[in-house]
Amino acid sequence: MNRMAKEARETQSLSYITDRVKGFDWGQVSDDLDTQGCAVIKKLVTPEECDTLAGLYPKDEIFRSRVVMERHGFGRGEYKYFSYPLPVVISELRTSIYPRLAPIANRWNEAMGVPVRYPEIHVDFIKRCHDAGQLRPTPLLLQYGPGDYNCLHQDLYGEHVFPIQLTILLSEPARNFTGGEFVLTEQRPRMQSRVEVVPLRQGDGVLFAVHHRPVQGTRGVYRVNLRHGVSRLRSGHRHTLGIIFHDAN
Ligand SMILES: O=C(O)CCC(=O)C(=O)O
Ligand SMILES: [Fe+2]
Repeated sequence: MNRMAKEARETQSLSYITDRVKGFDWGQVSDDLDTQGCAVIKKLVTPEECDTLAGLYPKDEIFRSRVVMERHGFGRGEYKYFSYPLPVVISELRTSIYPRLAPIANRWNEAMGVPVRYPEIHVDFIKRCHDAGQLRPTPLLLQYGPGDYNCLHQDLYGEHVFPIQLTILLSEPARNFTGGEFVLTEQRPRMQSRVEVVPLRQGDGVLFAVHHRPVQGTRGVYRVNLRHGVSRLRSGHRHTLGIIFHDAN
């Protein structure tokens, strides 16, 4: 493909992603995040885009680092953090979804009595991260094989944290892998933890709270502490794309 045809195609996929993002029911997403701490967006990414994204995994030149989870006690399996510039589909998802989430994040902080507020657009939030020395991109591609899993964790990479993140399943359950469920836990103050297993198909995205969210109790609002992870793969291979909205120091 010549350069102009390639640019035309990239611009096309760019506006295509933004248009697709516009078409989702963001009111429902907001309600689900408020009531459950997570929300599924069905078919956020097409099967072709999923295959292309998963196929990037061996291309070391587009990543800044590789993490073998077992070496750090994070689980089993591996992931790679993308370098800037991010692949267009990923940067487009990151910048077009952020403005939908910023009002929710601001509402949550207000309810929890946290003074931080988030700007309307992603470039302004990224500037805040970069000014504070959080310069490294956080979108990542994860790869799991049989027996692999991801321990419960929180993706915090510095002082500045955007409180909602996105994970997209790039493989098809039952066809490409079995087991490997996406799980969330919610630790409530002085109560036992609640667990949520999120059923996803290829191309579905799950939005969820990074570390805290407010819950309306009978005696006011309380703050719950969330973690996410992946249960053990019973067979096959599973790829996911993680989109975190803050950068890392
Ligand atoms: O593979 C998964 O489903 C979880 C990925 C993850 O931890 C993330 O996107 O931050
Ligand atoms: Fe994570």
